[in-house]
Amino acid sequence: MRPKKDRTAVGMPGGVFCFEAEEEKDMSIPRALTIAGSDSGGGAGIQADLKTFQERHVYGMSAITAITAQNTQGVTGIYECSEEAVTRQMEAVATDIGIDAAKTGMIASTSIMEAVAAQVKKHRIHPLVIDPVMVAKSGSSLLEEAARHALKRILLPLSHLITPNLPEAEILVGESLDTDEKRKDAARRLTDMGADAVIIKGGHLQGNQADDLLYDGGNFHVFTAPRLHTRHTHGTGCTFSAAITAELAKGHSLLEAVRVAKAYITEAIRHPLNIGQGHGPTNHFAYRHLTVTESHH
Ligand SMILES: Nc1ncnc2c1ncn2[C@@H]1O[C@H](COP(=O)(O)OP(=O)(O)OP(=O)(O)O)[C@@H](O)[C@H]1O
Ligand SMILES: Cc1ncc(COP(=O)(O)O)c(N)n1
Repeated sequence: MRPKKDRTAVGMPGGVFCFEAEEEKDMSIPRALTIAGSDSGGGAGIQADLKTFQERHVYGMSAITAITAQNTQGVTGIYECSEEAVTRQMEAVATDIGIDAAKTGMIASTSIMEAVAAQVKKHRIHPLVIDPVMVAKSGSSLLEEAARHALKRILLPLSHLITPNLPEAEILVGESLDTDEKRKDAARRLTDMGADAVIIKGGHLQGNQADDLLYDGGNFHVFTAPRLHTRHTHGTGCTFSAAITAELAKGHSLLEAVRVAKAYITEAIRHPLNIGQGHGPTNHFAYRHLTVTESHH
């Protein structure tokens, strides 16, 4: 691990990274790893994470835990990777390239969780963002029922931040979270279970707001956005947690990372690409117009 400092590297016009030869030793690009499932449709999972890392100017790497056959209409196949395959992927990137921050997404079984946890500990991978993916928007289960407890026991205590959506938070604490007070209490309990911080996402809230509640172990912070009326929300959670991970890889604080990620996901939802016939992906390019003045030739 490198010492943590702000390593937002130099972004050239057009978002291109370019270092002078003599700068190379000090000014390397932040590196982030996603440990998640592949979404053939490109909207969620590994693909959403890598697109987000790229857009946030972070070098993206992957350890694939499962291959899904999936599009905007649903999941038609899930093919789990072996524990050995997951271990080797993590080992390969940790021992050579190095990891400034990592996130997990779909990890379908207890045995793969154990393999991931062993590598996280062995290579002291930190900060680790856990997106406790359980069910796809289309309704397919992405986590074995029996593995829900394992997620709490094995992964949660390793997390710098855990990012459940509302239904996932309800499953993790075992009760319905229909008031602000209950959500606050749930966030406290999840830190008691071992997470450093918790953000309960508001995509599934009723009403006109999509507000996310962050508990950093000491204080609560609410990140607000208007609810956008679109069916193209496939991969919102993956994209949001990947954006947080990218900012953490740069050495930014948790609050700053979540602030940027909230703006990033809101723009990605606001400007849909209208791809596919079902719940389309978010627009990973959309945030550029707020951040980059570039000329296209
Ligand atoms: N319709 C919406 N309008 C604005 N923001 C939204 C909307 N839906 C989700 N979000 C935001 O997107 C982020 C991801 O939250 P969400 O609750 O959708 O996660 P998720 O259910 O895990 O996503 P997924 O399972 O699709 O990956 C949060 O910041 C949330 O507030
Ligand atoms: C491989 C993979 N990982 C995560 C999700 C969750 O995303 P969503 O809830 O938007 O379907 C998914 N559908 N597929």
